[in-house]
Amino acid sequence: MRKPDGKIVLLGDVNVGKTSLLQRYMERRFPDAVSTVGGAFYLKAWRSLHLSLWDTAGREQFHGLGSMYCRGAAAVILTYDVNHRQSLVELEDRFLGLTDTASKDCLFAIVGNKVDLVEERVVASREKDQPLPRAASTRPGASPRQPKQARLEDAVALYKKILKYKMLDEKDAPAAEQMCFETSAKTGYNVDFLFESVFDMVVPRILQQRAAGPPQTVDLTSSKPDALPRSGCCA
Ligand SMILES: Nc1nc2c(ncn2[C@@H]2O[C@H](COP(=O)(O)OP(=O)(O)OP(=O)(O)O)[C@@H](O)[C@H]2O)c(=O)[nH]1
Ligand SMILES: [Mg+2]
Repeated sequence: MRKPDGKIVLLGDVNVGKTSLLQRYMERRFPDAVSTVGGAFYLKAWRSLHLSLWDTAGREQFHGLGSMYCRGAAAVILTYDVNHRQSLVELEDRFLGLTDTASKDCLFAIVGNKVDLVEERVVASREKDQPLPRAASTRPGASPRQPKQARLEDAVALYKKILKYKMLDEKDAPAAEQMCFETSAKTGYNVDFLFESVFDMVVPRILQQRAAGPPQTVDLTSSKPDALPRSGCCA
């Protein structure tokens, strides 16, 4: 198996839909996902590269593994549930610190999932993968819709905080509006757009890093002998 050229990691609280988003994108289906244990990954060929897409567990007991999965990540997709405000708060309180091990020019995307459950959705008119069913809330057995608890503006504010936390200048990073998404793994709404926007932003960065070569290291063997400190006893 070819070694992946870059890693993209999904992080977020339990039940927000990380596994469902990956399954929707990679397998084009929405099975009833089981809560993730540890982590798992998919491989995705994009342009000339192979990217690994890591699913992580939101459950508290696996929290410690998060920073290990993030090590060297080229992008992190921070996921919350638009119907649970606390899941957005948790991204800042509990998950952001796990990304300290990511690559130094790691990209951050923030994703509010489960918009299909929101009453009177107000979503920026982005590409739609599938239209929402019109009267889902009235169908027998359908989940009742509810007012949105976490708005896109809240995600944008978090994105700006992340740039500060990472000590990045807003003008050197992609704009918040480009990096904050709302999705539904259930209907497929915006799911391709989310992943493929992230891939398109990450690939040039990986290629740039490659072109710059490996990190500079000091080669002690090439130092001139007279530059080395002299020792009285062996001169
Ligand atoms: N209505 C709706 N339900 C969703 C959506 N995405 C996921 N779900 C449901 O939410 C539940 C949790 O989804 P998962 O994908 O397992 O969530 P997770 O973030 O991977 O959870 P952990 O693995 O425990 O961290 C499942 O019952 C899914 O079917 C969505 O977009 N809309
Ligand atoms: Mg999961």
